[in-house]
Amino acid sequence: MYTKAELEQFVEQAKQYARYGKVADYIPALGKADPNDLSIAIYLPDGNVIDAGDTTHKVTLQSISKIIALSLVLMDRGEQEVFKKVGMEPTGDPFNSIAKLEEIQPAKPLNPMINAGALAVTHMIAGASVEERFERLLQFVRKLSGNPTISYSEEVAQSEFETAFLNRSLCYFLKQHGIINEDVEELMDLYTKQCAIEMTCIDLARIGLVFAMDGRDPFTDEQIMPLDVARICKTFMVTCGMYNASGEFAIKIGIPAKSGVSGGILAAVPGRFGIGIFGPALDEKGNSITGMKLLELLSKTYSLSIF
Ligand SMILES: NC(=O)CC[C@H](N)C(=O)O
Repeated sequence: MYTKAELEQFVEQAKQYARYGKVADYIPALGKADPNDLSIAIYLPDGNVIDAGDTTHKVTLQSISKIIALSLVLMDRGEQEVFKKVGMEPTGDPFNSIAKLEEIQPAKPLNPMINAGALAVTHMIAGASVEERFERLLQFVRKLSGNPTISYSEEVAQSEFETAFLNRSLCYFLKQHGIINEDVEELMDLYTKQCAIEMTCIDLARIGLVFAMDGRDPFTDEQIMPLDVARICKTFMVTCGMYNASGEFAIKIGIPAKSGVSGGILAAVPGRFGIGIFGPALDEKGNSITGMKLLELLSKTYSLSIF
């Protein structure tokens, strides 16, 4: 089960779909990615890692960071405070949509996985300054991945910071309605750095493993986040992790997962292992087209659906 040769074969099969996808270029620096790149790692609790593709390539977290920031903020503030500012329901809208903010009263983002909700979450990261808040998030990512060298891409952060007009609009909307009360440029600085944290698919898989193990690091035996926090995050992965494709993903693949427009996917097979994928060719909803194909092959072959 799970041999490298088999994974390599799945990667070759899934790569055929790259031609139907497109790399994200609304963040200009992401447009440089090669759509034919595809790598995967499966991290098992016994320390074994099975991988395929070029796993030295790094992926910026983008929306995958939303699940990590949410865990940290749930620990910083507690469930009650967090869910006063952000809801728990999927939207069925694209991740960057502003529409529901105006339709639903009070103007509270429907969930922490859409950009509006994620901005409200990043706003809640505790710390005296943007630098301190980012450093806390980075330390948390390093702990989750067991990799103290993880950092962020200044180029990608800068590129998004210079072009994120829609995210700025969401921030101003949230500020008007009292969901956030900090300087929008400061929040954008923190959010774009958060999204630009970069790592390999092996690091991603190891973070997935911590979620799969209910927040416990199987190598240090440390409970990095409370079981309830891991449970809430995995539930959001199922209901909103793949944006407005989460329903179809749950039916076809059935694994808690979170994607990012860089082409990364972090998945957690509860109680079993973590999966990290990097495949920058995206479908029209912003999910890695090759990555989803790869997960579908894995899920069907090994019956990984949680349902
Ligand atoms: N879907 C995503 O990965 C979006 C993240 C990206 N940084 C943005 O806010 O637009």
